[in-house]
Amino acid sequence: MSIDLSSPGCQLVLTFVCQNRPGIVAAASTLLFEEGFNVLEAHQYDDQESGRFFARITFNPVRDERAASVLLEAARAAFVPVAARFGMDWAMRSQAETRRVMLLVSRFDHCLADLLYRRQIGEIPMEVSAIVANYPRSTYAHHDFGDIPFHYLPVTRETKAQQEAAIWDLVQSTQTDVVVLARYMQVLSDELSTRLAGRCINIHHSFLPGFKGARPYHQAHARGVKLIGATAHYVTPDLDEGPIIEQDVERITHADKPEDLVRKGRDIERRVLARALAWHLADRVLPNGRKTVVFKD
Ligand SMILES: Nc1nc2c(c(=O)[nH]1)N[C@@H](CN(C=O)c1ccc(C(=O)N[C@@H](CCC(=O)O)C(=O)O)cc1)CN2
Repeated sequence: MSIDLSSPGCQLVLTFVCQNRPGIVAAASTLLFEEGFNVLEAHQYDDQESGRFFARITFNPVRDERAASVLLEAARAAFVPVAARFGMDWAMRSQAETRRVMLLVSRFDHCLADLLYRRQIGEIPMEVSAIVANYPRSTYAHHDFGDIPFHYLPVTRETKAQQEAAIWDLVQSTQTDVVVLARYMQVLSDELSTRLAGRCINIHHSFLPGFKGARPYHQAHARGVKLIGATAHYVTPDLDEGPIIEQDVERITHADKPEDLVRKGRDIERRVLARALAWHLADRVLPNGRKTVVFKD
């Protein structure tokens, strides 16, 4: 039985970060060549400021009858010596392996609806492990979530610890890889945001670092800005301070009322969050201290 080597199952992605020095790319690409792999796409970045080197390489076997899982294990084993030689922080996985994503939402559902649609049409390859909301199911009555479990977890200042414990239990019990705050309007505690470090993405409805907090459009209107935007970032204990993954903006005028900013902002939020999540799931985002390196498609 011949395996279609160009099928996603045979396409592997390698990402690594290490201290920069000569020979890193040569060593990695030579190893892949010697192991019978063909490089499909390669990105690299040498951060002069930190002295760190970042890379993402996708590759598949030139000709190989082994099953995808065997292939992956063999490639990983072969890469260990190179990773050790350069002190790499690295990861290698099959591009066919879809990740499990939990979507958290509050009153506004435009980002939730957008991500579910992009999943449905296959634009963002992911499994949705659950939808979690601090508003009841009736708030989203116009949505068909299909077989995706919905969890209504109301929260007050007094019940925050128990509610967050329930969220964490769900993340574990559903084997969730990534948590998306799709306009979830509760500040996660230091404990929960630390537990989700590097795998929790928030969409903030302003062009950070401007207008932090819960009501950025009203702040923007009051300030009289001529551009509004949205920012997707990893969640950290410091509110709206996490490493930025993607941003976008749109022009507005003096004639735009706050409700016009909210309306125009919805479109920006949708596209920025979708791009950020798609890049994270494709291993195109590498953390770089308080910042990120993003190898866009
Ligand atoms: N630990 C973090 N948690 C969250 C972050 C973050 O960056 N780190 N981002 C927010 C999203 N957000 C802005 O993008 C935001 C959400 C909520 C608030 C806020 O002040 N909420 C109030 C309650 C508001 C309400 O009930 O409507 C609060 O939590 O007391 C500010 C910014 C998501 N979480």
